[in-house]
Amino acid sequence: MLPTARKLSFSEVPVVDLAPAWRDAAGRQEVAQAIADAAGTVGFFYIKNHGLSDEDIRAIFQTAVDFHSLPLEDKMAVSVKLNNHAQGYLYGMSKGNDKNISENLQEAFQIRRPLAADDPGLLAGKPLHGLIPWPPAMPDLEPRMMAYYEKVNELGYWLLGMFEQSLGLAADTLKASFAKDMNSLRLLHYPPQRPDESGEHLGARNHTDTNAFTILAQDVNGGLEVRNREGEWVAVPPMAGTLVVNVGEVLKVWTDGVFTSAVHRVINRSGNERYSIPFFMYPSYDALIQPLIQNPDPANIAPEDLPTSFPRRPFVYGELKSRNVARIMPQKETA
Ligand SMILES: O=C(O)CCC(=O)C(=O)O
Ligand SMILES: [Fe+2]
Repeated sequence: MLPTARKLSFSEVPVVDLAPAWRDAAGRQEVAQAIADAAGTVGFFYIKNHGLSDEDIRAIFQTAVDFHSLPLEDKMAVSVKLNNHAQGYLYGMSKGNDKNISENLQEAFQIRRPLAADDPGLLAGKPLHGLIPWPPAMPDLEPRMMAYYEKVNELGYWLLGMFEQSLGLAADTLKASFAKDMNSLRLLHYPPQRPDESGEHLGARNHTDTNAFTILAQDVNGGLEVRNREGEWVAVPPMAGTLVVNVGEVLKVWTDGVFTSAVHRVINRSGNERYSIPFFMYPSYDALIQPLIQNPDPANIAPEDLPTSFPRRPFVYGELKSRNVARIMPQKETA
């Protein structure tokens, strides 16, 4: 049988209304405090009044449906297996070189911030640097995806400023690590799972996100679950008019574990095809990531034993990130 999750009311994953923050300085401080509370206790929260329109979100879901409806051979023509920078089509039932994890059922089309043709990292063949393999079979994928990317990227930078304020850091302290960000957008598709499956393969296996934070749009089908500190799986059901924000490993390290990079997974029990659109705030390859504050309560830290866990000591972001990508995602085999 597939594992089950305790069904809890929306209030279990807090909702942060961003409206006061757009209004004035006092409203901004109130929202920053609500974000700190949510990031410190749950690591996941819904945001409402986030500024993206219903039409923006409807359009990107349609783009995801249109891409994933292409014939498999058209998707495989831009497979992540054809490059070593984890961009393009991530086929279903895939994983990287980690022997201890199971394949994910999800399939995706994934990109990072486009690089200029004369980008030095690109020309030098730096890890995680490559041109996006846009599929010839869908010429309008690039404009449709980039239209959403630009809007959600702007929201991402605005939220980064809110995280700075929530930690009492000077403006642009965290932003300095994003001078050449590797922000990323994925169009995800999850086939339905039958209740009598063993659960060896999930839509998305237990993981934490290896970025600063994620902004997720999910459809009406549900399936995202977050593990709380008691080890129970708590559903993060779809809620109209909201996006989901979750803390990743980088914010965990910056805060020495005060903010929780919560373990989560996806099991699509809905009987329907599920789509979701996560946007990831990834620092620059060369950013030095290290704790910026000291955790006053070091015993109160979520488990850090996953292939996606990052250590709470200084590291060059891209070096750990590229190793992590090789563990979790297939890439071109090099001799
Ligand atoms: O599809 C979802 O709801 C979550 C996706 C996710 O966790 C991820 O891509 O890191
Ligand atoms: Fe995730």
